[in-house]
Amino acid sequence: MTAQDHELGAPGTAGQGGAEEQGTGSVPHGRPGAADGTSSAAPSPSTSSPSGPSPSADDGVEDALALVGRQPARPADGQDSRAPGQDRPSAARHRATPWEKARSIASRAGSATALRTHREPLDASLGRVLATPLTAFTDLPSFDTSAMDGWAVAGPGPWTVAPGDSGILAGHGEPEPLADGTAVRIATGARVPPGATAVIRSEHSRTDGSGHLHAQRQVSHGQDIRPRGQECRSGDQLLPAGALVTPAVLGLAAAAGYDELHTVVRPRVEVLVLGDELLTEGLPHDGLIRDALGPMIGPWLRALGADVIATHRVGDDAEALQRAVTASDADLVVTTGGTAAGPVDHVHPMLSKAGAELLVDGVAVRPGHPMLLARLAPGRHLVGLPGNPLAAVSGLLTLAEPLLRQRSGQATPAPYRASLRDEVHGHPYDTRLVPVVHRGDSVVPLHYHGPAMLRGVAAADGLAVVPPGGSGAGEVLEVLDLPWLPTSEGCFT
Ligand SMILES: Nc1nc2c(c(=O)[nH]1)N[C@H]1C(S)=C(S)[C@@H](COP(=O)(O)OP(=O)(O)OC[C@H]3O[C@@H](n4cnc5c(N)ncnc54)[C@H](O)[C@@H]3O)O[C@H]1N2
Ligand code: MOO
Repeated sequence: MTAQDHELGAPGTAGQGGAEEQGTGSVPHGRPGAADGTSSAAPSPSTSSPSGPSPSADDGVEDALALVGRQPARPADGQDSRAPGQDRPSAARHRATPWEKARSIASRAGSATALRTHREPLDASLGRVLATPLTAFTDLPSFDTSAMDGWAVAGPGPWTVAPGDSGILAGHGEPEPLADGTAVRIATGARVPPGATAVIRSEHSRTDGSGHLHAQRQVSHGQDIRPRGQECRSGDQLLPAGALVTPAVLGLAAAAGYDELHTVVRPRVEVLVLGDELLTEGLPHDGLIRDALGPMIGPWLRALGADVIATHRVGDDAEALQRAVTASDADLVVTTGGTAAGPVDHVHPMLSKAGAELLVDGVAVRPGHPMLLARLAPGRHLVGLPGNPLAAVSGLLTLAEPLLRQRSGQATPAPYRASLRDEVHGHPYDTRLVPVVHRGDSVVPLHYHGPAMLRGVAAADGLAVVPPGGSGAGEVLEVLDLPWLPTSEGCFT
């Protein structure tokens, strides 16, 4: 946490669940014991501490999820509420790119490169993005089809049934024409014979002893016949380029005559996990902690449409980092940790040595403000995620997601908005990303949203975008959905 951060205290928010952990200066200036970003204050009566469930939780689920209690929001008059003597934001703060702008810079960086495309068999295309529109190769249905098991009839009844007729089954060539006043048995999916005017369901009909079929309900013209081209005509656009290939799209493509799909090649991404303090197994001990990002970032990037070629652990070794970045031929390198200005924070010096162009160097968002985006070479980028785990998630959603969306050809959905059930306090100047769950028509903010915590986001449906100053109950906010839709082959959204 920087000196500037402490100068940005938001009076009235200290001591609330998770607030101290924001690194936002939500700790008042000079508060003893809070300078390292850890909590030193007792929870306020209406909230809980980040390490315990909310006392106001109203059911077991909410208890487990530890929903955020009400918190003081922005100053009532909307004015700067810093105490006299507290400094204005520093020059460093002004360098931080506003959150929206950071996302659009990342999006532009991703769209600067032409998409690579390929054709693959249907079963290999799940989770890819269509490079060209899906256009029907055939009418659907491709022939007039019976929608029910029963009788094809021609003209008004009763109808004569040809004796010994075995009927028309699905999967056969064009049947004989049906003469007016006659009926023939027909199966669901079978071709309707020329001349047929309706299909009567077997349960709505009876045959008499003299070989005649009678309808037990009124028969309307064309009933239970799916006419050729009802769903689409050959050449119709079924889906636009940019659509995600879901299982339903595979089914539609197959029905429309496709054996393979023209899709965008996934951007290749390499993950470099920095930090000597990280263990890959067992329990934390002697100041060492488990690597939470190695297991999380690769799958998350895959869910965003990336082909993650490797996750390497490079420790806090500046040379190893330099070698790894220089040797990588990935479209995107994602580093974790080492973005700040500590003695072993090697990302900035490495980028400078590599002659990279910093497109975003710090974002006005909490958590995650030290995140960065750099251009290593034309069409090759690096996203530097902060080491604090929720700050890294914030970097994924702010920088990696828009860049990968463009690089993988995905259409940009309209922002999704939802009403906040409870008030959320804000950072005075920066956007906050707060884990939320859906409850009815609202989203409910979760506790355990400190930068070093994953407990909130692991239970969340999305992250609410809380503007500087905070949001009151009932306010409608943008919510960044989490891209979870696991299949046995991994996420495909
Ligand atoms: N002088 C300053 N210090 C810090 C600033 C600042 O602006 N100036 N920002 C603070 C904020 S906010 C964040 S976030 C962190 C970002 O730090 P780094 O990106 O350099 O990350 P590290 O220092 O390597 O690690 C930070 C924290 O996260 C833990 N960590 C790192 N990697 C992992 C991992 N794979 N799994 C679990 N935990 C991880 C690490 O042990 C540290 O506790 O900097 C602040 N400081
Ligand atoms: O708080 Mo930092 O904002 O942990 O990224």
